[in-house]
Order: sequence, then structure tokens, then C-alpha cells
Amino acid sequence: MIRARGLTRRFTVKRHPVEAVRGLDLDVEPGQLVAFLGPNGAGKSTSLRMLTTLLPPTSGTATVAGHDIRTEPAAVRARIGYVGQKNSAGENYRARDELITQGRSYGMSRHDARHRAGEVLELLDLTALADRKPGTLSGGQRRRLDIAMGLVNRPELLFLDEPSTGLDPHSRANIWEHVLRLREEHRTTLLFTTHYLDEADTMAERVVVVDEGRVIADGTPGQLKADLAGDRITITVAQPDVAAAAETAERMTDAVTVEDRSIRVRVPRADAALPEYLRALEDRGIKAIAAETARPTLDDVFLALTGRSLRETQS
Ligand SMILES: Nc1ncnc2c1ncn2[C@@H]1O[C@H](COP(=O)(O)OP(=O)(O)OP(=O)(O)O)[C@@H](O)[C@H]1O
Repeated sequence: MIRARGLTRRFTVKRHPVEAVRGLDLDVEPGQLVAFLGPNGAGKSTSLRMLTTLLPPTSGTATVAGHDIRTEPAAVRARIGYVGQKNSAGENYRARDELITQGRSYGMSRHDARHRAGEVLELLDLTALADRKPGTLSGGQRRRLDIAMGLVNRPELLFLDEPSTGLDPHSRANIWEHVLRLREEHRTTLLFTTHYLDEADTMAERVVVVDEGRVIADGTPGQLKADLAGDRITITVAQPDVAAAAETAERMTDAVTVEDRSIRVRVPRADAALPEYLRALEDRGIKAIAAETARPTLDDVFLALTGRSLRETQS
């Protein structure tokens, strides 16, 4: 559905070059649900805008829905939907009319555009709001209308740029319910950008981690966490035992950090490593005051790859 090779995009800002995307290689199969995860400025939106033909690449090639983004942009656009970060419907016409106008812009007859507007309103649970002007809708309703706008042409592939940013948790969950249904019932291929770690983790079957214009990891959330982060053990000991407890941990692995009276250890499997560590401490006469284990998050993956926390890079 997507095949990109070496896509790059350079901007010039105040006479300085900004390498927004540095050589994106990406293959997405039909029906996949892929998250582009990365901090602000990582190049996620720029990548999407190139793949949707809104922005020409500086170099590189890509085919999207079977057509070349450079030489056949109209054919690409006819087969994809794009929901940008900004609202796509205007303020002044009723939601239904905005959708009809969108249908007409794809060359549909008035009758077909009206019929399709009715279908997408139904699909996004917006039928009761069809006669309202977009400006009067809530944030979550407005976002659903944006998605409806992106679906008017029955796209095989839908790009969503930060579909749930700025929404309250209830509206976020509601948006995802609709997106997931779309995939189940229509087998739409979906590529979305996010900087919500939990969203990428729970919603996507594949996460492409982007940082400073490059893909730095690509896999299922489970794979990425197992391969790149591992479980975490945290043991708390009495102050005089801290140095000896840390040294004991260092015999097991290099990934040891000490904070106050707590020793943090990264291991592939906490269930196997914790009893071993506790036994080793006991052999040295050290008693643990508390022991905790935690499964890794995608933030741990980002930290392992970049030395930075994705949470800290949020603006
Ligand atoms: N039109 C533009 N002109 C100049 N620089 C741009 C332009 N668009 C993006 N950039 C720069 O390119 C880099 C990548 O931006 P991009 O918007 O793709 O990142 P992003 O990962 O989508 O970030 P965000 O999560 O904030 O949307 C940033 O340094 C940004 O300032």
C-alpha cells in the first residue's frame, strides 16, 4: 500500500537548512494499522504530507496506493484520505453541506455526493449533528467530522495526523472506537502520527519510531519493548547497603542505575531475575526493604534508543 525509498525533505529557515526528513524507507501492507511515534519536530507531519502529495520531497521516491507520488499525484489523492492536524471543514456551512462539497470536489454527482455524505455521517455517529455548523461542535465531534471529510472518497488508505491531540480522554477513546471500526468493517489501511505513547502502544499493530528526521525503530509494540527495553526491577535497601547492592546488581547486568536508596536494574525477564537478585543480596547479608518489577513502556524504548525520554520532549 505504501512503498517509500529514501524520502527526504529539506526546508530553509532564515537561510539555514532544516533536514525535516532524512531518508525515509517504509513499506506498509494493505490493512495494517501503523503509528508514527516521535517527539515534536521529529518529521512525522512532513513525512505524511509527502506521502499524501501535499508537499514534494527534496529527494527519494514513493508509491502510495499503487501510484507514484511525484508523477501521478491525482491518482494517489483519489485513493487516499488525509486528516490533517487542522480542522478540514469550514465554519459557515452545515456539516452535511461541507461533506457534500467535499464529494463534489472528488467529481461525484450531486446525488452521489449527498448519498455519500449520509453514509459517512452515519459511520462517524454524526447524523444527529448534520445540520449544525462545524464551529458549534465540540472538539471530539469536530474531529469526527474531520475524519468523515477524509472518508468521503472511500479511501483504501487513511492518513491521520494526530487524530486525538487536545481531546479529553473520553473523546479520545470515542475517536479510536470509530477508527478501529473503520478498519474492521472496511479493511482500511491506517497510518497515524501521535506523541501519545499509550495510544501507539495499545492501538497500533506496528510502531515506527521517528526522531530527528529518521526512523530509529520499527516493529510491533511488544517486539520493540522486548528487544530494546526489557523489564525493570527496583530494589530499595537501607542506606549503608546501597553500594554493595548496586555492585551485586552489576554482576548480573550493565544496566544498573542508583537513585537515593533504590537500585534500578534492566533485565530481559524480571520474573526470572528478581529471585536471583534477592538471593545474591541475601548471600551478602543485605535485606531488601521493597522490591518492585515493571514491564517496559514505549517511553523506555525511546529512552534506550536516544538517551532521552519522549515524555520530557513533549511541549
Ligand atoms: N513549512 C516548513 N517550513 C520550515 N520548516 C518546517 C516546515 N514544516 C516543518 N518544518 C520543520 O521540519 C521539522 C519537522 O517538522 P514536522 O512538523 O514534520 O515534525 P512533527 O514530528 O510532525 O512534529 P509535531 O509533533 O510537532 O507535529 C521541524 O524542525 C519543523 O520546524
